[in-house]
Amino acid sequence: MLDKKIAFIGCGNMASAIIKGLCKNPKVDPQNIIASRRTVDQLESLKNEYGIDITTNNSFACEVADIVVLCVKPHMIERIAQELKDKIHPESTIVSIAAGVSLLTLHEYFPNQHYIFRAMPNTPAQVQEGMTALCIGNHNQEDSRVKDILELFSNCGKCEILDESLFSAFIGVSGSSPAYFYMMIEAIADGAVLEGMPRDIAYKFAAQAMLGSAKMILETQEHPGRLKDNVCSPKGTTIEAVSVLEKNGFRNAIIQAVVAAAEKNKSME
Ligand SMILES: NC(=O)C1=CN([C@@H]2O[C@H](COP(=O)(O)OP(=O)(O)OC[C@H]3O[C@@H](n4cnc5c(N)ncnc54)[C@H](OP(=O)(O)O)[C@@H]3O)[C@@H](O)[C@H]2O)C=CC1
Ligand SMILES: O=C(O)[C@@H]1CCC=N1
Repeated sequence: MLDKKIAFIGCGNMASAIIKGLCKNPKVDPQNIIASRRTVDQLESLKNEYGIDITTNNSFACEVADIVVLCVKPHMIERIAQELKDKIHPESTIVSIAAGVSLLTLHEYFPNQHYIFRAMPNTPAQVQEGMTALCIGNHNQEDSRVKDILELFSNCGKCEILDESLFSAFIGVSGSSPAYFYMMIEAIADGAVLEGMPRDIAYKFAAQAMLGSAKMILETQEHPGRLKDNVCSPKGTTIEAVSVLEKNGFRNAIIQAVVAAAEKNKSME
């Protein structure tokens, strides 16, 4: 993948995060990345900071690319396909990161294309801690084009192949979940501010606690319930907090949020 030219069509929040994550890898040549959107300002700042190529001409970006990553909003994908379907080389790979646009639909939009994949990254890609699911349809995991896309997203964190039937659930659990985690950090800091702590250090303490807790899950493989129990001393501070969370439907709220994101994705497909 390192020698492939990659075009990002629609360079907003998510594409910028992926590009920034990619460019943190010294092996990635920024000159192999070209980003396209209609407004120039944000493109210029990406170019100045990372040395990537930029353009406002989607067709030009696609004509020079081996891999085209579609990063526009879901409702724009059909229009973009009409614009670009004859501009992308049939041997090139298309990856769509749009929620709610199935592989079947993508194949209808790009009838000349054989290599079409669907990915669901998340914004922590920017700090190379992203989690991306990759749906490869009927392609083989050993196909070099699949490996290229796995490598692309692995440069921004972790990337795993996932069956499309689990894509909606994945959006609920990973694509959208950074927003819930940020809300939790914000709320924890609000609590600390209420107790007199300056907000900036409260964000730092809460974020580090979340980072460490996530690492514990990934590195110890312990059940989250056991890790939670280990924090709760008998008659201690934590069980008081846990009791309040349960009284206020914390876990049910999270479960319903994940289901809501997944159902929204299904309703778009
Ligand atoms: N945000 C997230 O956390 C995640 C988002 N996604 C998916 O990523 C996609 C993009 O989301 P996000 O980055 O949040 O959205 P943004 O609105 O931030 O980015 C979309 C970009 O598309 C550009 N755009 C719009 N029309 C065109 C066009 N005709 N040609 C070229 N560029 C165009 C816009 O820039 P301009 O107006 O300058 O052209 C804009 O910067 C969505 O499909 C979403 O489902 C997936 C995973 C996570
Ligand atoms: O909110 C959205 O639709 C996108 C998809 C996953 C995260 N953001």
